[in-house]
Amino acid sequence: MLTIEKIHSYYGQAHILSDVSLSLSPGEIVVLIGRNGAGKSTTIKSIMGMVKVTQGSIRFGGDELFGEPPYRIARRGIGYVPEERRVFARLTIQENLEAGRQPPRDGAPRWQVDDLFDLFPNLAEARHRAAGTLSGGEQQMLTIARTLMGNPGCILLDEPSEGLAPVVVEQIIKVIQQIKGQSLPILLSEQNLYFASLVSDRAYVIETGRIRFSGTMRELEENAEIRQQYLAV
Ligand SMILES: Nc1ncnc2c1ncn2[C@@H]1O[C@H](COP(=O)(O)OP(=O)(O)OP(=O)(O)O)[C@@H](O)[C@H]1O
Repeated sequence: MLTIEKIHSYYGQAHILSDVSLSLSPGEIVVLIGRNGAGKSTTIKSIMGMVKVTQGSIRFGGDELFGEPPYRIARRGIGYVPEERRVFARLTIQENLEAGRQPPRDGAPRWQVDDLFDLFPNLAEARHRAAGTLSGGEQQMLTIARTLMGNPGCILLDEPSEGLAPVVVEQIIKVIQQIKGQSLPILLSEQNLYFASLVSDRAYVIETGRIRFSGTMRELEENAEIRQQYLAV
């Protein structure tokens, strides 16, 4: 349903991604895994039209996204949760969720505020608080919940576990598993193999802007050479 073929991406003159291809099928959780600076965020931003892509193809549900502006890509049903967890700090949690609302989409799960409060009970308790007063982990949850309010057909999650305490990471794992239960596909970017292995079906390993491995999560876990070469710190 989301297919990227041989894209090349740049920041100014700097050639960051070369020949990156990957795909995401309905109901799948796929991880793009690699070290700091490997090109994970650039791949996700390329899909969202936020980075200059000079060649290749990015298709979603049969439509070509290459060259489209970010707002059009978002409206086509790709939900993007950036690394920086942007919330509207002065709005309450409930208002943040309302701000993410988009019409329902054929073939995509439909979310209401109450569904999201069921999925994120700690946000429900704090629904009338200003989002700026939440912890980093709660802001990450709110960003995911607000993205779901857009009734996306797939989600791009950029390093959701980064900088969060293990207990919060566990909550995020549970949420990802529940989203998976709704058959909503997720492309996850991650450095942490342990976190990735708990939620993902398949993996792509990226290093200096090139895909170095693709396979099932089990194949990656069994391939010590790839792990050693591209993932060990
Ligand atoms: N705005 C930018 N301008 C120029 N170069 C950039 C910019 N953003 C990232 N880069 C470079 O692009 C390369 C890939 O960065 P990217 O952010 O995609 O890495 P990443 O795999 O997501 O890692 P991280 O965990 O650090 O976010 C790095 O060499 C980085 O220095």
